[in-house]
Amino acid sequence: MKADLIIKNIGNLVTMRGDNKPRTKEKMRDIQILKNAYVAIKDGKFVDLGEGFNDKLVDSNTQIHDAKGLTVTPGLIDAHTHLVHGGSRENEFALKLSGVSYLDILKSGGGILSTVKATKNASFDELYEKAKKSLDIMLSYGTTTVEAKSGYGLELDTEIKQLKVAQKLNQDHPVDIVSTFLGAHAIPLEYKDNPDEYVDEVINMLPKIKELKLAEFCDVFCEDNVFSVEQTRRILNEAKKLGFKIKIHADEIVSLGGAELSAQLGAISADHLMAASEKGMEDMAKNNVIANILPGTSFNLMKNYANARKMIDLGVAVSLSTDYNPGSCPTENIQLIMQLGSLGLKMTPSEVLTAVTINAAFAIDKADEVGSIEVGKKADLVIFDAPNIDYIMYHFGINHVYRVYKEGKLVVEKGNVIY
Ligand SMILES: N=CN[C@@H](CCC(=O)O)C(=O)O
Ligand SMILES: [Zn+2]
Repeated sequence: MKADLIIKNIGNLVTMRGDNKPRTKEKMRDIQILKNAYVAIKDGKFVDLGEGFNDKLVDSNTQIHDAKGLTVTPGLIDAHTHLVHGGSRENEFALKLSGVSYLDILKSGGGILSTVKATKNASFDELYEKAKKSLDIMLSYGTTTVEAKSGYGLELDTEIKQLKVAQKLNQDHPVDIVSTFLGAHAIPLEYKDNPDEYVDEVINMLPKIKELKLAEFCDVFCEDNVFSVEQTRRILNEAKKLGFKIKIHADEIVSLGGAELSAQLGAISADHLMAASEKGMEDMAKNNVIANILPGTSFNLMKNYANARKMIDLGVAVSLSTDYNPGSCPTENIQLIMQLGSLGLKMTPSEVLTAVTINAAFAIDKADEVGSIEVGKKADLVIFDAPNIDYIMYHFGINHVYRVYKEGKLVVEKGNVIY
């Protein structure tokens, strides 16, 4: 067998090889770096890797690229985004700076509800073009797989429109997209006095989303004055019966018990967790729920950071994601999130890399395909213009990407998308 492409002269090859399960405790720091290494790729997958070079895989058709002694990681995975939406919310920026809270803006009909209006008013093509632009930015920062939620329709047609945009982008764009149905993202104003009726409505939407094969996951924003723990449980139990995998926006602002619920329901991940209780974290550790922490949201809402150190000590597998959305975290930049992972959450660079690769792959149930550089997985990788991994977190606020390869194809060169 001969390779289509060999990337040689890799100064540090961060492979993330290891057990086929989410990494916890010290395993989050064991990222398996090879020095002066190469990777070989055929048909979009890794077929070999190691130190030095492997002549036996080369014939006249094999391309050889030089990584110039730089640092290579698996393609980064953003396991929590609200990729597809209409409009933007800079009109709320001054309010936020003057101290008006995120939940108060939502209560007064702004926040998520104002993006719902903009998303309903946008055409399929407008949503597609806007989300595509964001995906290009994500890719230019090294993200090769994203999760994308609906949740700005709050009625069937617009939820379907959002999910179909994500589906088409998954076909057209190099970045892979995993979709999540988030019909329970806010209570529409017309259901304000009868929120349980909207819960029934979401439950009615589930079989249609399933039938159309538009989402693998179902998620709920479990929060004070949004969906209660009991409402969240009702929706997610119905979703589970239909075969959806489960995620929860849990304990973001108020400590409601979302972390505990995620453990009871066997969620794949609980996300946010800035206000999670210690008992909730222990329950997550026991039930193998991944803590998908979103430090960009803490930064942008000017709130506290989740207690990542405690979670890692308790044996919770931690992943990190952008939460890209027009309100609480308007950034596509996963490297900024990695830097906040260190500077805000006090995670080491090795833990951060685990959190945006293999653990993020488990958080979207795609660890068989992506998240590490191992034979048989998709050849998704990033060459960082950095001499070592610490440098990526240390030199913050810039794009360190030199090149990105998606399934063996060069798609970003010197930070610019070229697919
Ligand atoms: N907190 C709930 N949902 C999003 C924010 C959505 C928005 O504000 O538009 C989040 O994960 O932060
Ligand atoms: Zn979110």
